[in-house]
Amino acid sequence: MAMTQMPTPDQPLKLGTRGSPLALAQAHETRARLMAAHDLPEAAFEVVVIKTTGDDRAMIASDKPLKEIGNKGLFTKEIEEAMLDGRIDIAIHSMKDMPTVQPEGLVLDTYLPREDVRDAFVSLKATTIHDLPEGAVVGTSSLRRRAQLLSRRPDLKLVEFRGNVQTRRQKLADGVAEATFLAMAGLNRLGMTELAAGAIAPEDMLPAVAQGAIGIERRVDDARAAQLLSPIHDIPTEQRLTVERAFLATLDGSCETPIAGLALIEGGEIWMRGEILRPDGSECLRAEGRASLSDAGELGIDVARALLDQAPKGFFDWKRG
Ligand SMILES: NCc1[nH]cc(CCC(=O)O)c1CC(=O)O
Repeated sequence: MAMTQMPTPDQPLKLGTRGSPLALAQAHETRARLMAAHDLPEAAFEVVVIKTTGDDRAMIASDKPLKEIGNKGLFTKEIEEAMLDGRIDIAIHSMKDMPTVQPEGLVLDTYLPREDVRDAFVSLKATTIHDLPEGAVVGTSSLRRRAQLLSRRPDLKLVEFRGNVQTRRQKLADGVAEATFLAMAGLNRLGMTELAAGAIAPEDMLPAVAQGAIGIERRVDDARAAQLLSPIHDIPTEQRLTVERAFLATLDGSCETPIAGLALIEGGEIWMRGEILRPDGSECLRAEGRASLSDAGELGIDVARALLDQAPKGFFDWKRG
């Protein structure tokens, strides 16, 4: 195999990212891992911020649900175009936000070790969802969290809540809502763990597929990027995401579908639980399964099919066709 052309300050490897504080933290973590793995200086890696249509529209219409602004691709399209044009070499993503299929010419197969998968309960007044007073207002823009919360506390009122962690904290301080949810992974990566009143056990709130995992995308034919990324790739994270993303792809999940799924490696086996809900939380279907690590993809498909088999007629009628 040809020797890798190592990046230098003159010819750095360009890491593309969105400009939010969390996206930047994830890009800086990736750069630090690449520097350590290859014993290279910081200047060998350049972090390039790419503005996306999603960021612009979300900024203008910050009170609109994201699903009305556009689909997930809105936050990745410009980044993927920049990679195909050669303006950047690799792109750093939250795997939770990534579609299960990538554009022609790109691959998304490098994963950093997964962070905490749990959701955080964030409130200035309560310590768990059960402490919230009757009829309390909770802010979230996630259909999954909304449906899961309503399935346990149908009395609560939900309001749209978006923006970065700082904005959401301010909204709580202003009394717009009494509580909200954030991913523990995001809080940990921002050094803001103490903002969480508590982490919610997956049995109480099953996380989103791929929550807490960072993925790195590259051009299919970029041998330099492939070789540089290989030592920072985490195989257990890949095995877990293979199951969870096969599950998601089988359910054809869009951002309009309350879906949750989590895989864990136990001994030499992989276990997965999946959940789908009606948006109002009135019904929640669960399925789980276990398989050998070599059958990871099939396990995700099996758990998804078990959910589809259970779903009563009309369960998906709220889904836009
Ligand atoms: N959809 C936004 C998003 N995408 C990834 C994370 C957090 C980090 C992660 O789950 O990896 C968040 C924010 C949140 O859910 O609090």
